[in-house]
Amino acid sequence: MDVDLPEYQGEPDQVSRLKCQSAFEIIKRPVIVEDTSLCFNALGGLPGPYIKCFLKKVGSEGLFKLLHGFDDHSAVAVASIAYCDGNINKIKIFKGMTTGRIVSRGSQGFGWNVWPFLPDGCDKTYAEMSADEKNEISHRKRAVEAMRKIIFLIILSTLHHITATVFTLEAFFLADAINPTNGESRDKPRGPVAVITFSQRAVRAARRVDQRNICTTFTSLRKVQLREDAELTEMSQTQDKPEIVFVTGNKDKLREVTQILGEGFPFKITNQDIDLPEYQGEPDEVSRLKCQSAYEIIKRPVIVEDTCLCFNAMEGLPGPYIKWFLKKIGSEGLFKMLHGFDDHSAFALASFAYCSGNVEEIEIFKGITNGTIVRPRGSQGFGWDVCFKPDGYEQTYAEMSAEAKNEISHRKRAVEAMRTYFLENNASHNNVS
Ligand SMILES: O=c1nc[nH]c2c1ncn2[C@H]1C[C@H](O)[C@@H](COP(=O)(O)OP(=O)(O)OP(=O)(O)O)O1
Ligand SMILES: [Mg+2]
Repeated sequence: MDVDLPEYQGEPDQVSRLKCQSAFEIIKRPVIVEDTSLCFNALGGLPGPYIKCFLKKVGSEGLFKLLHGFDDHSAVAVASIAYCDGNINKIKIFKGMTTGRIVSRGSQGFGWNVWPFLPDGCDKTYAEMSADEKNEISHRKRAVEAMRKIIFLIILSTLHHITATVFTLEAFFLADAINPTNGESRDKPRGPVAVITFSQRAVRAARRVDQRNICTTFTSLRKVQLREDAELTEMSQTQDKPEIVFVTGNKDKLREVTQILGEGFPFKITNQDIDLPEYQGEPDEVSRLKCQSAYEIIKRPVIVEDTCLCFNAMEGLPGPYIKWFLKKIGSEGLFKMLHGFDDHSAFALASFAYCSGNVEEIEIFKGITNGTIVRPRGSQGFGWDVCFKPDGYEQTYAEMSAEAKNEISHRKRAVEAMRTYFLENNASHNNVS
């Protein structure tokens, strides 16, 4: 079934587990989803689940260039199939992996076949193989096999499940029998199907769908823990002002925002540290959805902020996924990722999203600071401050004092845009409490 499911940020298994959960909440029948990752070992497993976006933005040659600065060009293709039979607490994950390495050829091919991925023991890349050759050794084949083994045991449990699951599997197998050159199905699936996937190939194969069940709304989410951060909340408290909750798990962010806002802000900013799910997408979309989730939990006026570090040579990536790159390869790794590219320029983007009560009317405030990615230096700041040198300065963010960074930072600019909005709209928001 072709449903536009939100995709989350996270480890591959987590991404497909959450996708499966959303799928089940919409379909309410046994469902399978699949998420595909291409994991570069030198990048700690990234781009991983974000491979689709990377391929789209930098192309197959760009993926190869990403590894210029690293000796290790090995990679793993991972298909992670998540299956939910009705209990979202017991989602089963079936994983198939194919190891290989990233090479600079194989840009011909179809759709997701253009990965410059040479599987171990093969003399052709995925892109150079026929569909049959690829299906023999592919990560997807392995995941499907893992699922096939287990799932027939599971489907014996109830008749209802047998019908739904068998048809689901049927559609899934047919999805793999698509002709890769023209994208058309070699056979038409029969009967009801419940395959949910972003893949056009699988979707086309699963076209024989009960249209009435197609639903693009999204209900969610995993339960999250609420935790007030008393100390930081105190920092930003002032008397007699209406309150807005800034939802962030990042203390450095909160500190900077509080410092930048200073006294002259018409709202009292309090903080809640909530582990919000983050979605994949363009920066605005990521902060908008984050704000929606936050509002659904807090049910009071909320602000969230999402930070992107965008490399111009990579059409803006890692962008919203910077957190995962930083976590896996550190600032030194970020610097190395640009070795293969001439253009080392980048921009830092802070994107605040504010919801006063209607999730259809979320305001976005953005701030951008242009700069260059350099070898890490400096000891102030946090995150990737050590490798970001703003234009017009010799120092990185991490070599500046907190005050100096706050004068010119992306966050400062976004906060100022937000401040202007609130000052101009203060009268109409006086009822916020
Ligand atoms: O001024 C900054 N200077 C350097 N590094 C920065 C900055 N601002 C955010 N960062 C880092 C934190 C995180 O690794 C990633 C953004 O991810 P992002 O999802 O926005 O932040 P987060 O998850 O830490 O906190 P939150 O709970 O508000 O989502 O870039
Ligand atoms: Mg975050």
